[in-house]
Amino acid sequence: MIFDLIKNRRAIFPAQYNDKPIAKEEIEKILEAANWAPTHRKTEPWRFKVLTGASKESLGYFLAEKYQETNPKPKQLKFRKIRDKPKQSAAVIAICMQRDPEERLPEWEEIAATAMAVQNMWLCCTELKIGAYWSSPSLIQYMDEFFPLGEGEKCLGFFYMGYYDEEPEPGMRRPVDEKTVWLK
Ligand SMILES: Cc1cc2nc3c(=O)[nH]c(=O)nc-3n(C[C@H](O)[C@H](O)[C@H](O)COP(=O)(O)O)c2cc1C
Repeated sequence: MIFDLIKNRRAIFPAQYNDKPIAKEEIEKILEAANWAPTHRKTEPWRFKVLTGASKESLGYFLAEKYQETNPKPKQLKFRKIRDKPKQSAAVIAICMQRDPEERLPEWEEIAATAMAVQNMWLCCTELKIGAYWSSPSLIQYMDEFFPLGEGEKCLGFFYMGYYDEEPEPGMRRPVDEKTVWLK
């Protein structure tokens, strides 16, 4: 049931992934689900760059070196963590957003539509028992030095993916009542 899938979706991190590869067909299915996200004015602003194989390692090195270069006091442990995360994943999908060239809607709506596409991917991963999470380090501001980004295209983070062995802890949320006002 969709409600159970929503509730059971968890952020599962690269350190928890095993070595099992994800079939290309599964990644394509996940991207197809992303592509059915709602979209105001049908701009379909989500863009994806799928990194598998050696490109994942290159991403790890690029991010770790950027961290070292831009941080006044870089820590060796953090450097290694940043470097190794893509390698520990079966695939990494860079989440990008393409701004409507005519700016017919505010940017937040295009970011929101992209986030809805990510939720579709994340729920699909839950169903397929693929661990995943959206990572949004400040280093994403440098991604145009790693892969080409079109005019008005922004990288909003990375969707790390991999199979896992250990079941994650159940999620926690404060009650929705605390966040809701009913107007009668
Ligand atoms: C837009 C967005 C960005 C996120 N960025 C990060 C991140 O940079 N680092 C991280 O550890 N988790 C990140 N997360 C995942 C959250 O930490 C995770 O969803 C949260 O802890 C709740 O856990 P759950 O997803 O298992 O319910 C991000 C989630 C979203 C929606």
